[in-house]
Amino acid sequence: MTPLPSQSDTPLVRVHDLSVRFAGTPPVHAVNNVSFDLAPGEVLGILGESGSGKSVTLKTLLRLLPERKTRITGTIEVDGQDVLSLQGRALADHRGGVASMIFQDPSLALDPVYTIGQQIAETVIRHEGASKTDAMARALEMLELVRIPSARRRLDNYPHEMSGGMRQRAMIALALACRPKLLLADEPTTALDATVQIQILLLLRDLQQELGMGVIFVTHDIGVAVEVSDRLAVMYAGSFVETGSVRDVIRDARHPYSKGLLAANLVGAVPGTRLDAVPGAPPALSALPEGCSFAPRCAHAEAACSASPIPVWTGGDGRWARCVQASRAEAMAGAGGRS
Ligand SMILES: Nc1ncnc2c1ncn2[C@@H]1O[C@H](COP(=O)(O)OP(=O)(O)OP(=O)(O)O)[C@@H](O)[C@H]1O
Repeated sequence: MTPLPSQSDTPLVRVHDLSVRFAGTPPVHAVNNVSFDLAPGEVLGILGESGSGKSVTLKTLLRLLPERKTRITGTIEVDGQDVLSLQGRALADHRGGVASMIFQDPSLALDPVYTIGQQIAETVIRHEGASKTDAMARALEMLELVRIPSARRRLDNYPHEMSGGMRQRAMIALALACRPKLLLADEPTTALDATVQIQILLLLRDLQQELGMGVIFVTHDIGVAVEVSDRLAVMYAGSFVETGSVRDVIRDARHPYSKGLLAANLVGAVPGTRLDAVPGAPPALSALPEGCSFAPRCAHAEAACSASPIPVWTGGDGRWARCVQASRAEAMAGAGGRS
């Protein structure tokens, strides 16, 4: 498959032709030929409906999927390391040291039987070999960084002794404790009240700038995606169908799926705006159609949309859309311009 335009010569993350299949009868094609780069300090928002493969993409970057039933092909490089070949100590260093992840549900990251201070300190000891005193000092520093009030007292709290928003901050403190270069955020604000959601988004944006991290933020909330991202990738049925700067995608979407989503959802988009109102439903990931997976739902579909490969329209600055119609429209505009 032709590599798609990249944003940076020295990316922090380079994913090429990534596919993830789960064994089963029939197998589930959760991620299909996904390629993208992420520059250091850049925020990529992956926007897509429920079940489009966003979480699986993130988990693959951290190698969190069950190995026995998962087949991964393609390549993933993070900070120059070939992630799919990491083993043992190198894999442990990757998870939590180079890259770490925050979730919608903080109980996936926080252990109920240890205090917040113990959990952060333990991570720092494990990754950096720090002394207990230094690790506890780092834990306090992290709780202050994520603006938890009375941070020193909170070190001794168990997760259940904190409010939902506070637990989310504690999970972020834990994820950032070893200063990762890459933060993977899996809908970290979706379950929160609107006010707390905005506070956590603002916190994440500040921390990203302060620490200069690359962030991949997956969401099905357009308002959130626009708020936090530099670049957007629209994901549909396990594939990226369009990417570009937030501004370009919002102003001038080229894929009919992105157009439909944005037309239906963008007016006054604020966090809390869900993806809906594109008629029809996505295909089962165990029975993807040949060619463009969106074709059965697309008002502009034609015979060429059911054949592979689907042509890719490319603009400047890492901008592209995989669509027969978008490619043809550009070719015709080019021919018209030359005549
Ligand atoms: N461990 C697994 N084994 C089998 N199938 C899985 C596994 N994890 C995810 N899937 C399937 O992969 C597909 C993509 O799931 P994924 O969680 O990535 O979607 P998503 O876009 O993150 O959706 P949501 O926003 O609802 O979390 C789904 O069909 C899901 O059922």
